[in-house]
Amino acid sequence: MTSTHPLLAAMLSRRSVSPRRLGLPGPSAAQLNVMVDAALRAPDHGRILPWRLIDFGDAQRAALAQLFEDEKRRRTPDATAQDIERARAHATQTPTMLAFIVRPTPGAAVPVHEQWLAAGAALGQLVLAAHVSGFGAIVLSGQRCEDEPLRQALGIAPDETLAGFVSMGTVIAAPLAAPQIDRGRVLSDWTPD
Ligand SMILES: Cc1cc2nc3c(=O)[nH]c(=O)nc-3n(C[C@H](O)[C@H](O)[C@H](O)COP(=O)(O)O)c2cc1C
Repeated sequence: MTSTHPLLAAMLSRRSVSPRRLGLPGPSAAQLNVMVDAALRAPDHGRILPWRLIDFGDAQRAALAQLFEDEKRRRTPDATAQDIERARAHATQTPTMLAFIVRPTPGAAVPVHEQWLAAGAALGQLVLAAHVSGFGAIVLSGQRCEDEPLRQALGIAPDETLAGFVSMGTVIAAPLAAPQIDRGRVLSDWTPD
């Protein structure tokens, strides 16, 4: 396989796209299902599935926006109208909005840190699959993910982590090209003493 392989080219060009650069159309239900299937193909020791997704459909966005607004007001009592609008927009401005939840099983044969790695791998596959499918995507967390009333409203169990929200849609304003990162920062040779 060379760097000209289409999938490899897609992997090398993937980058996150902020919600304000995403618009209609979003992925169809069938396209989104394929992305989830791609996430399910991530390496997962023991096939524990230490993650899950919540899909917020169009009819739920107003309620989600209200939850985001309420959380913002709790966290920042002097939030400006613009702050509130920004919080609400995160819930409504992209065609697809998902919550990504990590749910490791403590005491399983597979250590919890491996389950977290498996969840991260799945999240990576999900956003890569969005890119390969022609859509932009981004994962955003922020302090709202730790807000207990918000977690409860979304049905996040005490032993689960709301890792972030995945926004997806058509790229309507291209982001800057992905920066080149020196691979020497992560790759080294081993030389025995
Ligand atoms: C679980 C998770 C949560 C994230 N939360 C935020 C966030 O709240 N704010 C932010 O600016 N980037 C966040 N990021 C990073 C962006 O999604 C994105 O990866 C980063 O801006 C780098 O862009 P790139 O993916 O194009 O390299 C998060 C990434 C992950 C995996």
